[in-house]
Amino acid sequence: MTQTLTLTRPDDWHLHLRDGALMAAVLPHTAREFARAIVMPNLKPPVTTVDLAAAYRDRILAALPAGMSFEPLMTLYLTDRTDPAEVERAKASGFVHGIKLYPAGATTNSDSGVTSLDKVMPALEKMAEIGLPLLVHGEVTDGDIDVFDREAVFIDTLLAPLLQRLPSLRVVLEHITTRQAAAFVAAAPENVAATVTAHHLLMNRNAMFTGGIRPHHYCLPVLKREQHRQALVQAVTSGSAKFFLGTDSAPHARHTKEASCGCAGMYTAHAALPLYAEVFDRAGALDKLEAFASFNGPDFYRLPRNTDKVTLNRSAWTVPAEYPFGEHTVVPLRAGEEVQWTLAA
Ligand SMILES: NC(=O)N[C@@H](CC(=O)O)C(=O)O
Ligand SMILES: [Zn+2]
Ligand SMILES: [Zn+2]
Repeated sequence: MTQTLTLTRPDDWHLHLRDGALMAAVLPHTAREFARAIVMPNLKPPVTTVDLAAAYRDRILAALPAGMSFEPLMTLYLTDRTDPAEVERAKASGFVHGIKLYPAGATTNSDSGVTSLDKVMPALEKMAEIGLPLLVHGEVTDGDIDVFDREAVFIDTLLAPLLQRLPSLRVVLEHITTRQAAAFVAAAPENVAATVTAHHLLMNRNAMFTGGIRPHHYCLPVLKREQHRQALVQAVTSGSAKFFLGTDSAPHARHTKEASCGCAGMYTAHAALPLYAEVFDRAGALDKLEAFASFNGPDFYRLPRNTDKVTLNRSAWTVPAEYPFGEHTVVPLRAGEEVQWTLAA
């Protein structure tokens, strides 16, 4: 049995850092493991311009504890009004690495999201032309569509037609949760890739209802059936370069999740790489973890791979019940339970 695993330092290609004191509370967890992260723009108000992204980037760097290094890779939030000129400014900035499509109403802070793809065609055409990736929360929002089907329906009715219209558009389908998404990405040309979270690889939808309702296991896209979890594990351990690590670590204060209408999002940054190691270990594919965590993402984003290393030891530790989160606390995945791998200091 492998006891120690040394790999090239990974990056997180889908992360929610929030802002202000909340960001300061969670940022060290990410910076300890990852060299870089694609930082999601769904703040209130959203990060819709290069100027807002520059200011947010400065706040992240200012919140970084002394002695830690971390590079935030910024994104813009696509709206019905995004100007193609702003897309050009984003590409020219050198620090904006993608533009995020949230269908309006699909998830946390998506009220200003896109109401119809037709409205954003000028921006998407510009992105295809200059090679700036589109990052996609791939769920339809139609209340008539079953919540467990929203990703598969998005692919059939919106993503596939979009790629037919703009075949050169570089697309990352974020936090995929279904066998349909895994199959679509695997079969697509090389300009289409996907991030996969640790929690969608570790849990199926039963985890939301174990002995009662489990709000800390609620995220979007919602956890799916076991057959989908297995398809995701198969995809990330297949050796395909189209799948890469994106935690979607999405912290919410405890009281906003333990509520009559609880927020969507799981906090996993405290143990991200160890949680992924559990998945690859159980699949007998620890040798595939490094490409997924450290190579496929930078290759897709056309950024250099990291050169320093991290080490994981097979050594269990118990996750705290909660972590400080500004004036509140956040309940991490596995709170009070064990994680089987430890990141060496
Ligand atoms: N994943 C989630 O359940 N929530 C994310 C938003 C998102 O990634 O859809 C959040 O910002 O809280
Ligand atoms: Zn999302
Ligand atoms: Zn997210």
